[in-house]
Amino acid sequence: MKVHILDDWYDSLRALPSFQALDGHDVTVWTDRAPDSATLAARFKDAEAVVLFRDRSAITPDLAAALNGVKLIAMRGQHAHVDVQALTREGILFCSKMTKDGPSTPTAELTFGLIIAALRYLPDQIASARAGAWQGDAPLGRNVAGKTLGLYGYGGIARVVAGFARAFGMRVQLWASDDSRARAAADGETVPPSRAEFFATSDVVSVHKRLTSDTRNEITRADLMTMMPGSILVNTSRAGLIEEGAILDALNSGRIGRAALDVFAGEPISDPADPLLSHPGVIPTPHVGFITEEELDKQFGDIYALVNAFGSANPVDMINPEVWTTGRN
Ligand SMILES: NC(=O)C1=CN([C@@H]2O[C@H](COP(=O)(O)OP(=O)(O)OC[C@H]3O[C@@H](n4cnc5c(N)ncnc54)[C@H](OP(=O)(O)O)[C@@H]3O)[C@@H](O)[C@H]2O)C=CC1
Ligand SMILES: O=C(O)C(=O)CO
Repeated sequence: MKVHILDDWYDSLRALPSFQALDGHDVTVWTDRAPDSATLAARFKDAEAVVLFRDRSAITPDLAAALNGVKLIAMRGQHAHVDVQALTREGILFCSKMTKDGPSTPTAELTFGLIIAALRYLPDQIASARAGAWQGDAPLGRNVAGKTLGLYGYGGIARVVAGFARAFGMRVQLWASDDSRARAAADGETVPPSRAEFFATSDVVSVHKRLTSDTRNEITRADLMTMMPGSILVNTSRAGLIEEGAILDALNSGRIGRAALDVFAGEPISDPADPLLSHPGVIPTPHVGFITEEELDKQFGDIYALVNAFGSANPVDMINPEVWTTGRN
């Protein structure tokens, strides 16, 4: 098959064992980011299968209608950028491997690394050592043990982070939807009596929700302004969960001390002067929560297997609905 892969591709993915599964296919990799629909339509004139690396290039109804030869679009993770109904109308099978079978552990590991980096001011310490100032004027770090971690959301990643936090001697509390709070309380988790108290009593707030039209801007400027002075905000979920501009305001007012962010509005950002990316109170990573050799080999191995099955069998028979989303956003 003619297979096209796009969005945020790392060339090192070719060296992973999973890539061999595509031997025998005619594979084209596009390394630019989020091209427009007209470019994509021209590009996919001959494509039969398209692999999306992550939620970047929007698949609009117009683009879906222009994808004459495409039979399969496969990806992993969130797919709010794909009009699945339009693809279905055009007879194109869309499959997304769901996050719940996915990268909870590596993303939780990065989250916890960011928590430690923020509490111990690691970027400041590294800069100080590199500048020849040795300990210099970098701020004093703070203990991880004994701090209260507030998890916002009670899904797969939040639960793994909770386990890491407890192993480090942190106290864990959480805030989430009504249903999740009830589930968490039944599981013996600490749930403060109000949202305001959650924000006001967490030394670190770490965000772990999905971004949907209902959850966009769910964390408001007022929430951040309720946080403890000098506290830490970590977001490895999606930037759109937090009101735009609120993080900068909270940092500039000293309300929060550090924001450790793996996700940004308008990412990928190539302007080093971007106000959030370049702010001294921000510890940025370029959306790499789930980017590890092992994780990508597993995730892409499944996608390539799906591409192969599509060429040889009735793919619908091999799609496990516990693992793949095929028809809804
Ligand atoms: N940085 C990275 O590289 C990665 C980031 N992520 C992101 O991390 C976040 C958390 O992921 P993960 O823990 O796996 O997510 P889950 O699927 O476990 O869901 C997390 C929370 O999102 C809410 N949620 C779940 N399903 C829905 C739905 N259908 N509609 C609306 N809200 C829903 C719930 O919130 P509540 O508890 O309040 O009910 C749930 O607890 C996501 O935004 C994900 O995209 C994931 C992997 C890698
Ligand atoms: O799976 C996700 O939600 C990710 O952030 C990776 O793109």
